[in-house]
Amino acid sequence: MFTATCVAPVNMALVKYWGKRNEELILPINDSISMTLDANEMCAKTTVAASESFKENRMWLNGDEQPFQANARLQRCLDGVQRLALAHGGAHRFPLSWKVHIASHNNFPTAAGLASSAAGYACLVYTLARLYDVPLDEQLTTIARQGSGSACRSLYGGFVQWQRGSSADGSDSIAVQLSPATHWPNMHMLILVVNDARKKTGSTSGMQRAVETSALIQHRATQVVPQRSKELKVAIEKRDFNAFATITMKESNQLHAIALDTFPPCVYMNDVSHSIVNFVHEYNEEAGSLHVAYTFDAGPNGCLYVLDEHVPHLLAAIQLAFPNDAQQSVEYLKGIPVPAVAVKNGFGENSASVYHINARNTLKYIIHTKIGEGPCQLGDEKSLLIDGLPLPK
Ligand SMILES: Nc1ncnc2c1ncn2[C@@H]1O[C@H](COP(=O)(O)OP(=O)(O)OP(=O)(O)O)[C@@H](O)[C@H]1O
Ligand SMILES: C[C@@](O)(CCOP(=O)(O)OP(=O)(O)O)CC(=O)O
Repeated sequence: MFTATCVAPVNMALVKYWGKRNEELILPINDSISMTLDANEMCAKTTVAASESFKENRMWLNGDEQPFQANARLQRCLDGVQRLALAHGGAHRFPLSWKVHIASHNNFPTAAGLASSAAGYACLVYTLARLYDVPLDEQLTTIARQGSGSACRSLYGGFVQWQRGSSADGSDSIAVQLSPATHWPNMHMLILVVNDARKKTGSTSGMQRAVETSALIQHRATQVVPQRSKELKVAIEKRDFNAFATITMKESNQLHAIALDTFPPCVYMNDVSHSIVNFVHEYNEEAGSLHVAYTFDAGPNGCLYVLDEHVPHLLAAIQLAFPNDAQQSVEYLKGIPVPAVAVKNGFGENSASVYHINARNTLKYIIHTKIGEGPCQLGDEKSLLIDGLPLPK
């Protein structure tokens, strides 16, 4: 039996991917740019084993077996990496016809609007590549893209661009690293997980409906995104947080404007999300410059970009504006520990407005994380499979 075990990170988009020009190959209508988050806080971990004795391909996600054959995206990732293995000379340790068993585990909630599909498919494709000795290059990103579009960006650390490409077969729709995590190492994120029981419209169907019905989406793809991508790349290059934050917040707002322009509309943000937006704008105003930027994906959770040095003050302000009965517990503030600071009157005596939102218990928990590296391989002792079967839950 041959095995490989790897971890892969989540990424959070700054310039958003929203809309496909080819549903099957997952080809986007515009470029997107993201920041990869540290896998120490949030990651997918995947083991793939190949053996002559396996009768069929099988997959377990968080301990539960998933239908393999019925999952076209899973199948396409396996086929894609095997095709690359063949193209790389075929000098393999074992025949490609051997079946595989795959076990994967996310250390954060799956399918809860926290980009588990991005980390999950990036991890799957990266682990398959290690097993079949396929190098990490742009071709591999075209395979991850076919698991979930945003997954191609999780194959690299730091800041990453997914170039839309123009060829019909998708061969030039690839992810490239813009700069490594070390370029802007004090870039941190607070993820405000919002209490929300409602079932969302998934990204896949939401963006499909947007392409079919939104009168604004093509204008966004052809006129707005190219300019913003160019400006964001300069902001990242210069570590210009002010420009970075402005573009990021406008991008988030435009994604949700397109979602509302979809017919019937897709409503992803809720009242708490909108309070987070108001909070950030008021907080920045009091700070006198942009200290924090929000972005929202296809759900109500607020992701706040903030430099490391501003995290303690920002968190204290959040605790005042969105107080929570559980806020002293480790279950409430997950991830990198934050030193406590006292914030009573914001940035000045007359600046208490931000802290009067007073939306008690509207956040479920907060994750503090930061910019991080791409996927990596672990030793066999970290395997999620024993004799080809998943570890007990
Ligand atoms: N570790 C993993 N390995 C393989 N597939 C995964 C993994 N984690 C998630 N997935 C796939 O992604 C699906 C969840 O994707 P979905 O888009 O619904 O949620 P999400 O990515 O967590 O949220 P969002 O896209 O809104 O940020 C799962 O049902 C599963 O098919
Ligand atoms: C709002 C987004 O997070 C949309 C992500 O969409 P997915 O990558 O989940 O969609 P599929 O390609 O259909 O799997 C924005 C982004 O990550 O760029």
